[in-house]
Amino acid sequence: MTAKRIDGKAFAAGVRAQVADHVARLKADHGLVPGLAVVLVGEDPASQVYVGAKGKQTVEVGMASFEHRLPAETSEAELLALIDRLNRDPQVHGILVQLPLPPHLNSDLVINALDPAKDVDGFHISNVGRLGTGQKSMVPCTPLGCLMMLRDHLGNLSGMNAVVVGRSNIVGKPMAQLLLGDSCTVTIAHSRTKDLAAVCRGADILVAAVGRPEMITGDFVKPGATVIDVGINRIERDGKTKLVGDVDHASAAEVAGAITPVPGGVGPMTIACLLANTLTACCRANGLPEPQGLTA
Ligand SMILES: Nc1nc2c(c(=O)[nH]1)N[C@@H](CN(C=O)c1ccc(C(=O)N[C@@H](CCC(=O)O)C(=O)O)cc1)CN2
Repeated sequence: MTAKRIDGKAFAAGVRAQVADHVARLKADHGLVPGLAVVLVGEDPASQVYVGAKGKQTVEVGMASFEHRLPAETSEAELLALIDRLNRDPQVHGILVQLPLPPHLNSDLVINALDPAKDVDGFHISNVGRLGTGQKSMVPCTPLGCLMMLRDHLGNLSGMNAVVVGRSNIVGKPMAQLLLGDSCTVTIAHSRTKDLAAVCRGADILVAAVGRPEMITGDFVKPGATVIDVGINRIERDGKTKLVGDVDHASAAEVAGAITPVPGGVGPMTIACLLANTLTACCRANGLPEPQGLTA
């Protein structure tokens, strides 16, 4: 079997187009412009690229972009003071602090200083608790993007066996909660799971978010399963730098029914869902109906 390719780049373009339509209507009907503030501390090269892409795509869908690039030596007090200003700014509906932060800054403290209603990353402890208890929350962008692609490809996920490999707060745990919310039978596995390959082979839906290049090979995949590869790993091969996922794409695609590529799979959906979350936050802040199909 050669798996169908789930094209995250094209899917993300569709999500951005829907967001742009809603933004245009918000402006025309209510004079509202959703605003997203992105905070970057330091000069991490990948983070700089992601923050640049976030600002560009925010403007492209008609939203207001507020970029705050701070030096690596920014103190916690300075960062918290900026967050406090953004929390109180009525033009800002969404705030994102790009991760990872430099090591002298306490990420949990910083994230929990955000107004949960503006936490478009869904990382604030209150949003984490809300998601875990099935209450309305802001949903982390990468898992939300995975869920959208799964629903689009499979329709109703109810009763399916889902295995999430990886237990991070950013992807693995919220992904498991979302799949549970769609009535999947969910297993969270990780690098220390006994006979990981056998556990994965039970999955109708296999989400790889373990952070190890090409660890999930074809023998981990149930024939016909849907495989979502969240990994973004830069490796050296044949003297060149190459971007690969957590899934060994070639062998997995021989067995799976459908699979996301890296690049061009989950990655582009992360930013598209950030824009969707900012739109949702703006609608909620103004007591307007939320856009359908763009939230969990
Ligand atoms: N505050 C946050 N920090 C981080 C998040 C996040 O969701 N919130 N996620 C990642 C980085 N990230 C967005 O911030 C991100 C990663 C990858 C992509 C993407 O489009 N990747 C492309 C490949 C791009 C490349 O060549 O590097 C792809 O997969 O096709 C977008 C956003 C960590 N930090």
